[in-house]
Formats: sequence, C-alpha cells, structure tokens
Amino acid sequence: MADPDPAFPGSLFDETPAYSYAPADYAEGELVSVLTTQPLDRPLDYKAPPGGVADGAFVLVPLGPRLVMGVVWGRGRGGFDLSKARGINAVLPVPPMREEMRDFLEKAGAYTLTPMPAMLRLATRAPGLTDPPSMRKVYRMGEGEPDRMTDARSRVLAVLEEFGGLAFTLKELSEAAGVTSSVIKGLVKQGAVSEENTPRDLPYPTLDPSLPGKALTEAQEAAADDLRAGLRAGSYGTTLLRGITGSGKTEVYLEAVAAALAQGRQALVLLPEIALSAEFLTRVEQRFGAKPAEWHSGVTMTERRRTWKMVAEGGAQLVVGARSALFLPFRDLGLIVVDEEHDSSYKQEDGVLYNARDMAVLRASIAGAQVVLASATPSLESWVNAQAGKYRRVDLKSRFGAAVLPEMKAIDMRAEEVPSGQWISPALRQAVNQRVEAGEQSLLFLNRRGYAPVTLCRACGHQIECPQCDARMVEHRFLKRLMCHQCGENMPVPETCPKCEAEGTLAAVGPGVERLTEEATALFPEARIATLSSDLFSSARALKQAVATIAGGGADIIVGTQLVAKGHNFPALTLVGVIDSDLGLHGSDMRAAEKTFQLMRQVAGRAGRADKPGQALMQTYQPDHPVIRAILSGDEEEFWNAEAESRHQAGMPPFGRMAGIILSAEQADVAMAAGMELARHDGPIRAAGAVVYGPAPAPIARVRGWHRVRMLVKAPKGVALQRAVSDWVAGVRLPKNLRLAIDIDPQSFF
Ligand SMILES: Nc1ncnc2c1ncn2[C@@H]1O[C@H](COP(=O)(O)OP(=O)(O)OP(=O)(O)O)[C@@H](O)[C@H]1O
Ligand SMILES: [Zn+2]
Repeated sequence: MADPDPAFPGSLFDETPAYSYAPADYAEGELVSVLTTQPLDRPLDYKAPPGGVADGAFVLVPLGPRLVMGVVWGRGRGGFDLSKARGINAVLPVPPMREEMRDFLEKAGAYTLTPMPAMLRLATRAPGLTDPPSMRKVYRMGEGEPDRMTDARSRVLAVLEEFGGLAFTLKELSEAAGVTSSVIKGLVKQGAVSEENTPRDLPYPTLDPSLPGKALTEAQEAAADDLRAGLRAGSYGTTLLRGITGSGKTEVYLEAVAAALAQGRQALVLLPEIALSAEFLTRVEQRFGAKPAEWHSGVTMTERRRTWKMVAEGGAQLVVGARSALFLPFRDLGLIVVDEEHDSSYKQEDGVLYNARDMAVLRASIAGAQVVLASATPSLESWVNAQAGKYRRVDLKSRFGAAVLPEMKAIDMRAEEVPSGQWISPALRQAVNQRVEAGEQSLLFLNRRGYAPVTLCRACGHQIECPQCDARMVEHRFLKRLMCHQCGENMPVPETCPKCEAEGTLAAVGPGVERLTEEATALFPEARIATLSSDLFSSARALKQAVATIAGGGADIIVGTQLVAKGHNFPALTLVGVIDSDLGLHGSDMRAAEKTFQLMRQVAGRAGRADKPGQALMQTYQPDHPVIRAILSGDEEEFWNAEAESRHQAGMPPFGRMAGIILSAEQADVAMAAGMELARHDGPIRAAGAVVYGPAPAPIARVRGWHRVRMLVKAPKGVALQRAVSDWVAGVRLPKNLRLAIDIDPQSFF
C-alpha cells in the first residue's frame, strides 16, 4: 500500500498542490450520503454540487438553518422525493478523507460502540478546516532596482542577499534588517523586493533517515533488524519490543522509524506522558536532524491545524503524539510505535472509550503498517498475544553499557520502628544517608499526590468529603486547599470541623508526597530535596525544567509520584525507596497485581541507569505476598505465567471478554431502576452466551453530583460481544435524564 509518489516528503515546496481531488465519483445532482459531526443517527443525503464530488471529500452542507462540515460517505440512500433534496454547499480545500481512514473510523466505531458522528469528531479535531486556505505574504529578492539607495534599503537587500533565495515574513525581514516595514513596502513598489502569497501551513522540516544513528550493541542491532524486516515486508504486523528498563528500546525503535521514513512512508510514535517528551524530541532531532510534528493538548491551535493538514498532504513525516494522534489523516502510514504500551493512560476514560494500543493495531492492519509495542513490563494482553504467536516478540535482556538492573530488596515494616506520623523506616533512612554522603541521588516514591489523603476531626471523627462525589477531600498544603481528585472541586482548609464545629481539631491522616517531603527535610537537613508531582507545577514547561535540573544533579533526594516512574533518565540516581509497596495490592481491580508489578518494576528501573549500580528498597507489611515476591525475584516470565493462569481460570480478559455499563443520573433511584430494567431484559446477552452482573452502585457511587450504577457483561472469548450489547441496550427504553456509557474491554471499574 506504499504510495509510490516520489515527491514525498515536503512536496508542497514545489508549486504543484500536494494533493489532487480524486476524479468525481458522483456527477452534479447525484445523491450522496454525507456524514457530519452532528449527533444524528445516520448520514444524510445531499445532491452533488456542480463539478461533482468524490467519496471522502470534506464538504459544507446545510442542516436546518446552519451550514455544517461533513464528509461524503458513499452513494445516497434516496427513498424520498428527490426534489426535496438539498445540495452540497461547498467542497472544502483539504485533502479528501482516504478510504482507509473511513474504514478505520467505521471499524473503531463498531468495536467501541461509538456513534459515527463522534468518531468523525475525533478525526477532525483541528480548528479552521472549513476556512479558505490561509495565506500569508512573504518577501524575497526581486528583479528590479531601487530608484535611489538609502542606508535602510541597502540593509534590507544585504539581508536578502545573505540568505540566498529564502523568503521572510514582513516582521522577520524588518527585524533582521533593523528597518521599518514601510522601507520594505517601498522596495516592493519598485520591484527590488518581491511580495508573494504562500500557504500559511508549511511542511515540517525534512527528517533525514540516512543520518548515522548511535552505534548499536549487537543485541540492539539484532532487534532493530527484526523491526526493519517487518517494514520491508510492506504489510501489517505487530511486534512486542520487550526490553528491560534502560536497554535502549528507544534507540532500537528509532531505527524502525528510520526504515519507514527511508521508504517514504510516515511514522507515528505514541507516548503516554506527552508533556514530558522534551527529551524525546531532542533524541529525534539528534537522530534525524530535525524535530517532528507534535500532537497533544499542549500544542497551539495553529500548530494543530498545520499538523493535521501536513499529515494529510505528506508534509509531516513523523508525528510524536498522545493517543488522539491515531485519528490524524496520515497519507501513507507505515509505522506506529506505542511506547510504554502497558500504560493505563492509553485507555481513554472520557467521551469515546477506546484503548489507543488496540486501535493502533486496528489502524495499522487497515493501512498495511507495522506496529511496535514497546515496554519493559508489557500488558498481560500483549504478552499473551505474543505467546500465542499473534505478535512477533523481540527481547532486549540487558541494560546498555555498564549499567545493570538494580538489586531489589524488601524492607519488612513489621520489624521496623517508625514513629506515628512518619513513613521513612530507619533502614531506608540509612540507605539514603549513604547516597547523600557519596554524592548520589535517591528517589523516595509514593504514588499519592497532595499532603494527606484524609482530613479527620479528632473530636467527632468526621472525615471531610467532596460535596459532589463519593470521595474524600485530599489536603494540598502547597496550594493551601482541600481538593477532590475525582472532580477537581476544591475549598480552603476549614478552621472548624464542618460537623461538630470544634475549633482546631482537624488533623491530616496518612501520607502524600508533600508530607513525605516535610519528613525528608527533617530527616536529611543537609540534603537538597525536590518534589515531583504534577500539581506542584503550573505548566508543562516548568515541570520539564525541574526534570532537567534534577537530571543535571540539582537535587540529592527526589520525592515523587508516578510522574517519575516513566521514561526519565537521572544518571546519578542509585537508590529508589518505595514508601508503600502495598498501596496498589488491595481493591477489587482484577489488574491490581499486574499494575503493581509494572509500576514497581518501572520505578525501580529509574535506579542505576549509568555506570554506578542501583538498588531498590521496597517498604512492605506483606513481604510474602505473591506479587511482592514476584517483583523481588525479578522472574517476570514466571509472574506473567501465573497471572495468565489465574485470569484463564476466572475467564477474565484476555481469555474472556467484558463490557462495562455505567448508568448515571442525578437521582440514585433513576440509575438503579434503569439498571434493573436492563437486567430484566437481558435476552440478547443470554442468547449470545454471555452473562450480565449487576446493577450495583459503582465503587465511586457519585461523581460531580451524578449517581453511578455499574453493570458488567462477561462473555467467553468467541462471542460477538458488541452486537449482543448493542441489541440489548437498544431493546430497552431508558429515561431521558439518564446517561449510559458502554466500556468495551474496561480497564478500570471505579
Ligand atoms: N547503542 C547505544 N549507544 C549509545 N547510547 C545508548 C545506546 N543504547 C542506549 N543508549 C543510552 O542508554 C540510555 C537508555 O536507553 P533508552 O532510553 O533507549 O532505553 P529504554 O529501554 O527506552 O529505557 P526505559 O524503558 O527505561 O525508558 C539512554 O540514555 C540512551 O541514549
Ligand atoms: Zn468531587
């Protein structure tokens, strides 16, 4: 499916447009079907405009009194009085949506049970697509001579001379020459400077895959070869790139990116914590000589539109982005890398519920592209797929260079004496002191933001809760507020107990990172301590800056949440102390063991990444818990085998299928009654061989004032789950004041 167009990339640089309209599939007046982002249950029919129109064209159509954007989605259905049909108002000057993309949206919509208008919204998340192509004026050396030469004029011409044929904006040129814009306008009048209109959205700088990469180790080279072979095949395939932390997975998959670019195809790298990718962008630039396009919430609207258009036209070879980058209109996608593929942030938990990892595989299978799933601790799903031979598997078993995996040890908290209100054991304290003396860094890891998870009245026992949610308010001393981690509600810390009105009785209970910092400051008065938690930084830039300072040796002790577990390189870090290793083990989540295992191994992987060996100390009250033992033993295959076996026994994913149903309403009884009604009419579910559980109040029974009730559908593997669920839900009349969300393959059950 590789596009043989030799003009790729950056083909906008020559004068011909980088895309052309497909020959019109429908002549003027023929009836076509148009999908819009409006919440209608099907595409509407319109008449093709003068000149005809092709499938996939972006168009403006009248809907009631308004004009809305849509995409031509095949032949119209007709079946009504043709003279009543309205016409397409305009065909928009953006590249038509490729058939492959339409196919992807339909399949992804069918998989996640998402209506097509919502899918189209995902694929058109760029502003200004309906605007005329935006132009701007640029200035170059002209043919003519100025009537008289002034100092200012000669400076302008000198600048243009110096930069060869390059074009400048008015602002750039006047600044470079140190003249006012009227000087330049004067030169334009005389033809000495030429003024041209060019499209505002310019292609991204060309990445050069032939630049030399780092010299790879033998094992890395072998892994890179495997990935390159996949790309040479030119068809779909998925590879699980499983490499221990610090083994050079990034270096290896950049070689796969190079191979895709060398073929003239595009590549997409998905990262979980996109705000933290400064280091990654630098690595791309070092490898390919220029920065890639970025796509995430921190990117400006102008840049989003540029990326969207350039991806479609072929003026962007590589996109580094968050999960929604999967819905960009790639012209010829050859490779998708999902870095840290196990990360739970790939599952969208708001709006359209999709798992970017699974959708990447779907998109690639349609585009004839390769997928690389990279992780030190793959998800059980991917591990099982690799075991079953559905995915290829490539392993990197040792760290790069002199670095070795850290030694892992438990600190048995039952035997340690820790005063109440403190959490750092004497054993951990001693280990940190050693590092401070040796000039090395330590990380104290606690996966809890804020100062304290509970605020309790010592007089009456009341705990302060969110007024809207079934959740306790978390004290954030740095912000001087109590915050709800569910809905963001916040309030000042009250002086008196809201229940018994006693004064000065409210006490912080339990630790958060801010409190841990306080304790560390008291225990290690000589050390420089930095706290890394997402809410302590006002911007992604401030956070990046802090990370860079720490990496440069600007702290002795780092106190951090899971923000630090991912992808950072702190070369001087040799000790990781996990404050509460038991934190994730409890709770009803079937993935508790898997998630704890992944998080602990990732955090431990931050230590000893350079030449000095590292150590990870895990404080635990349950050193004999099977998960803790598996983490310590480092025998990952054994852990996965055991975990796979227990899920198999229970018929849980990936050995069975599940769908979560979340019903929410402003009145608790409305949600519960709807759940009962669904449960009574579960015919389509039973007919498919599946079972409905519930309704039951959700573990978090109220969010933002809405009461939540959950149901769970469990099915054996081969069942057509989506069909059964949609038939079931469609067969029950639900009240208007109820929200229903369907979560196929749920990851969380709150
Ligand atoms: N062949 C190589 N030559 C030079 N440096 C290398 C090489 N391979 C890896 N490195 C360096 O080793 C460090 C770890 O590599 P990289 O970040 O690619 O590993 P990773 O497996 O992606 O790590 P993690 O999963 O922990 O994020 C980086 O600083 C990287 O630049
Ligand atoms: Zn709340």
